[in-house]
Amino acid sequence: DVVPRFGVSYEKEEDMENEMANVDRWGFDAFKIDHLTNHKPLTAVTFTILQERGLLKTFQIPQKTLIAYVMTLEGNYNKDVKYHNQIHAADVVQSTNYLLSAPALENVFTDIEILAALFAAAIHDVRHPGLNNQFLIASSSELAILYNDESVLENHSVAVAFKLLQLENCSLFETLTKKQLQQLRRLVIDMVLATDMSKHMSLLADLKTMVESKKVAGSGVLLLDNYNDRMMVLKNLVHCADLGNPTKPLDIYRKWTERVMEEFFLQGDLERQKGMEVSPMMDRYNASVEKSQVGFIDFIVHPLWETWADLVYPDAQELLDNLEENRDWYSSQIRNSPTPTSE
Ligand SMILES: COc1ccc(-c2ccn(CCC(=O)N3C[C@@H](C)O[C@H](C)C3)n2)cc1OC1CCCC1
Ligand SMILES: [Mg+2]
Ligand SMILES: [Zn+2]
Repeated sequence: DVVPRFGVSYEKEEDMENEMANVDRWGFDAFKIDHLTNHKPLTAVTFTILQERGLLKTFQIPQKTLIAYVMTLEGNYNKDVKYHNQIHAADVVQSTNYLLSAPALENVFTDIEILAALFAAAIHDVRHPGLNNQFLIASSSELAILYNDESVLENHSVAVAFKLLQLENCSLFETLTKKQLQQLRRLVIDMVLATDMSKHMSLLADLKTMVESKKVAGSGVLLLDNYNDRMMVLKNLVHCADLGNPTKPLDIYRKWTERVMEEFFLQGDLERQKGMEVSPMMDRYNASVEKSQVGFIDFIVHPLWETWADLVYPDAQELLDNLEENRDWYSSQIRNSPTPTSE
């Protein structure tokens, strides 16, 4: 039985081909693919990229097993959650793939490391409830109890994703050797747990240390000669992809901002209802969306992406330029509310 070209069925053949032609570009629009595939962007993107990289052949993974697994994984993202849904997952897979393709990283990572990074991106927020770790901990949720308040959502996503592998016809890694699977599992756990914002500062510090002592081959390709350095770069790579929204074309970035604020405001509404303290940036009656994005870029996104751009110089220059332009645009949108008078 022949599988469809992008792994999923779709009506508008031409539109789908036009959009998927951008799958290797930073301006790729995951929202359009979500629409064209009737909410299956993660399957379309993951199938196309693994196919394109020849990873199905390398690891003898049957196409229908991959499709069955990713369709099931996609079905475990919550379509009603505005930000942490299947479109975000598809966006992070596509962004991870783009970052892995940087010339400075050519032939740096092995096939198992590349497969692990793309798989980690695909699964990293599965079963996200649209509430953050702080809320789950503060409300003594089942998940916080289960994971002892430690990277609760990230632990949950990894566990769910590996559980799905045990389902009938979803054994994606059945053709891998025991050793390959052990290595892949270690890499995936480490990369997904590293998408927890609480790990951001130490991750960035490690990246900065590496950039200072960066070893480059004559060809300009990065020299990563030990496991810890490779692991640290992969963790930062997926973390950058997860924090990639502000480096995208402005129209795409603005759609992500709308969605993250909708998700945050719903959490704020719930906190208010439950008599909890409403988290910062989650109070819809007291929000400065533009100011929050400028702060997010200045304190988190730009420091990270500036360091990443150093590591793979000059491969990420366009992304850094987008980021600086987008920061200026949001800054120009800050409503200069009249400064409150003294009385
Ligand atoms: C387009 O806007 C954003 C896009 C991405 C993020 C962001 C921050 C950390 N991550 C990495 C994952 C993570 O840890 N979390 C936990 C929590 C911070 O909510 C995030 C959503 C996910 N992702 C934040 C964004 O905006 C926030 C709302 C106003 C300023 C900041
Ligand atoms: Mg997450
Ligand atoms: Zn994410």
